[in-house]
Amino acid sequence: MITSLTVIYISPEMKSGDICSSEAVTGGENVFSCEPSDVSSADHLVVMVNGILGSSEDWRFAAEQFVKSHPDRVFVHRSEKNAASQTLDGVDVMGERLSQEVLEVIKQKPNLRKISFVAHSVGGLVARYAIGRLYRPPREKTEEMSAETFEEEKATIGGLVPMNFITVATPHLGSRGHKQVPFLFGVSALEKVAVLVIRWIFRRTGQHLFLTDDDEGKPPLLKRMLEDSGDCYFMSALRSFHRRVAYANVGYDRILGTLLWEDSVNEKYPHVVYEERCKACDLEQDSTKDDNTNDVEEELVTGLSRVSWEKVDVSFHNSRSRFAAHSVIQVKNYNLHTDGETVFNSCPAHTSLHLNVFLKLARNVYQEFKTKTQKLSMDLTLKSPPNLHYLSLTKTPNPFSSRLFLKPINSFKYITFKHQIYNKNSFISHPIRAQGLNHDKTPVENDEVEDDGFVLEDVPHLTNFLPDLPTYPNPLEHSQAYAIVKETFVKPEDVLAQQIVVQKGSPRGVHFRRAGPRKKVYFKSEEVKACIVTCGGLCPGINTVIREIVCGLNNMYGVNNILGIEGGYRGFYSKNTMELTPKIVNDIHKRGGTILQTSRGGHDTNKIVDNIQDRGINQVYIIGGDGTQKGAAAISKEVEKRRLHVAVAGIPKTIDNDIAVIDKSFGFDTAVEEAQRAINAAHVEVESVDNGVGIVKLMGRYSGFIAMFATLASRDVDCCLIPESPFYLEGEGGLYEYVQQRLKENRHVVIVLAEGAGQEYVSESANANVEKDASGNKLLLDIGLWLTQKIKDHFTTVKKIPINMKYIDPTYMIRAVPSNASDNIYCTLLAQSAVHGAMAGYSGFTVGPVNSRHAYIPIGRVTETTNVVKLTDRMWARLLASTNQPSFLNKPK
Ligand SMILES: Nc1ncnc2c1ncn2[C@@H]1O[C@H](COP(=O)(O)OP(=O)(O)OP(=O)(O)O)[C@@H](O)[C@H]1O
Ligand SMILES: O=P(O)(O)OC[C@H]1O[C@](O)(CO)[C@@H](O)[C@@H]1O
Ligand SMILES: [Mg+2]
Repeated sequence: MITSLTVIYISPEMKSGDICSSEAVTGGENVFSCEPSDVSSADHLVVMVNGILGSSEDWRFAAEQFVKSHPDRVFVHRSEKNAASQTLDGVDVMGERLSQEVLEVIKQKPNLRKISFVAHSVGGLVARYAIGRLYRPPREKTEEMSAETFEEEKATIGGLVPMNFITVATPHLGSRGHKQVPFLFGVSALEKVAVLVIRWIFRRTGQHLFLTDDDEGKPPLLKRMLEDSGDCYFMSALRSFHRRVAYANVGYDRILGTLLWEDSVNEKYPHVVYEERCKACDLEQDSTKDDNTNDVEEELVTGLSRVSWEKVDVSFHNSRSRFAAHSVIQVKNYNLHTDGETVFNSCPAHTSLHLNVFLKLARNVYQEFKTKTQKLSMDLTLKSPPNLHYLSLTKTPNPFSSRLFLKPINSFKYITFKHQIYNKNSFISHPIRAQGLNHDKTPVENDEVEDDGFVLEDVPHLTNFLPDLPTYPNPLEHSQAYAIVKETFVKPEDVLAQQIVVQKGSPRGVHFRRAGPRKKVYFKSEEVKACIVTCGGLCPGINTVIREIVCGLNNMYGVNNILGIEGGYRGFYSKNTMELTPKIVNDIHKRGGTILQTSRGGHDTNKIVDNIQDRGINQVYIIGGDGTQKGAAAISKEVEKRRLHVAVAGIPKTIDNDIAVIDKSFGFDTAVEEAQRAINAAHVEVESVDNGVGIVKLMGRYSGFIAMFATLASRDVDCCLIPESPFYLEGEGGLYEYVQQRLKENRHVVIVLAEGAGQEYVSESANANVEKDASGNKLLLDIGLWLTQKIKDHFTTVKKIPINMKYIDPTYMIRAVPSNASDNIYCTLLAQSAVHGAMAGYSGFTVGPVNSRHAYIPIGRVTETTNVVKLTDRMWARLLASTNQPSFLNKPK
């Protein structure tokens, strides 16, 4: 409801550059620069949301600082719809109010183009709910849209471009059983009682935080907010932001305790370091947790990890204000930061810390996508004595999962929190660099390390949940094969950079563990019972991978007990297994397909893991595409939940080359090579007749890599059409015009078509329902037949030019061939790397080449996005330059 009108009043006494506030239409408060031109030029709306029992006043100081630092760009709205006791009405109710409030602001400010949120505490959950309501998916592509317009079609939040979503001390994992109840100060006994009276204390919000809500039998809201549901696009909305940043206190947060994912140093989350232990919080046993706490948290962590986050840990551990950390992190109290000297006169560093915290916040708000990799540490170096506080910055796409791989704090005797800050000139710590490489307890000399933006995206290890697992010397120590190798074992600190094209001074960026044999293994060879399963569509080389896993396990590690699971995932529980020995697999690499057979659908995590347990399997090798890898992640999670001594290794397989992070998938080269035969046949056919038009359809559901590379390799192709680059037929720059021109010039034309291209045209003309396969993948309509008919009709009926059409669909033939020589080598490396990884105790990883070297990659990383041809990259430009085909960017109106 509109309560008053926005008044932008600039009084004559005000100096240019001053900060103004006004009551907004919504009752909230707007903060903006009083520079006349700025009022209209500010196109970035920053919505600030307070936490439980708070009000818009809490953000006043920070709001003014934001506007001061970027007067011409930002318009801050401090939400006032959920203040004081209203914050107990429930996350959903508050979220609805906030979404309405934001829409009102947007309506009143037509200049706004971008939107960011900065939310404190429970306000972060409210903001997550609100964006779910405000999310507008990109429009469906229509024929009228030019390729350019379509490119620009992006999801919005209330019509604005989502920029930064920043939460400060937000209990994303809820508050259940973690001594986080305000006013109870982490005292277990009080908490126990509090749980019983939670409805009374925090009303609906308390139920949401403690996950005790049960609206009409629905799962708790925090769980529901991990998915899009109905018209609430919770996850899509979160994903749509360019950046998500989570600020957290590493200790002394009496409201949040230590349950923020990145900073818990307790029995449950022993992996995360760089926290001062909060004595009152961590040291006593927690008896308030119920048995389900782990499961629910796992679900929340997993769900939230599906989008990338950056995190900033803030510590006030030596500060007198530490007991107010939950508010201090928000820079809530104006006095603390302006005349803080009077409050903390013994400790002048506080002021600078507070300022740095929110300046960092401010930077996050303004930082735009393109510059987001800039060095994070620079703006946080404090000039004050280094023993008071620190900020630890981790720029990781997945802070939730980072806790899975970091070692328990007691493994890092050499690198303690204090050691780190006392030996540095800045307050910046390097959690991932410092700890991640210490997997085998080797100290990392990092005293001299600058914060250079290094991030290790590590893979989980069995010792994360089985800390006492014994190790054994790697049998490769005595292997004849490795006898003269200079370094038999991969050094624990060896990592591979994801980006190798960098600029001087750019952050070092994301790294993955280098694959290869480790000095110690976590399985006795004679106790290994391995199994191999193949899922999804076929691809050249699957048999080679099977062969090399079997031979690798046997020859390198002396493993004799290997089972083949037949018929994909469902084979675990519905089929017999087959024994796999080097002898049985000896020749299989010469055959296409998979000797184990494959299937789609039928993934049932529990049944599969039950079966793994029943059969006593302790190494699972899973070969398959993106769907299969998601299944592998679910299996490895379940294995962890049951604390089984079972390593789960994924080997990525896809003919489409659509798996993210890795250089390319196995079988791809073979497919491109095999496609040459079809293209060549088409070319021979069409150049032997008059006005020959050859169309070759290749695979590629969403990614046109095979078509692109086959075209580049062939040189006989005049035009390549892929799903990523929408094309059009009629008019200037269209396909008909180009075909006619090529016929005129050359008397023949060859078109290569990826099966996923132009699907919208076919479905429109066929008016067909979308069908799905057993795995839920959309079944494609035949664009090849459709295009053949369209071109035929156009030239014979409209243009009256007789043409000779030759349509070739070699799709399954290409997929079914055995792998070529280079793919065979590639498959061998993949298989051996997977074997080394599993023997070394890694689990829940995918193996694959990153910049030509094999790496262990967290499964989530390869499934969170799909590898597609980026039209803005050089390769597509090279293709256009090679074929000279139209770019289809300027579709006529
Ligand atoms: N999200 C998921 N969670 C668990 N299992 C999944 C998931 N998606 C797919 N699967 C399972 O993985 C297997 C293979 O999936 P899918 O048919 O999508 O092929 P794929 O592995 O993606 O390979 P490709 O697309 O290259 O043919 C199926 O058994 C399917 O049930
Ligand atoms: O084997 P199916 O179920 O016909 O699936 C074919 C699909 O599988 C793939 O080969 C791999 O996903 C796609 O290129 C193709 O669309
Ligand atoms: Mg797939």
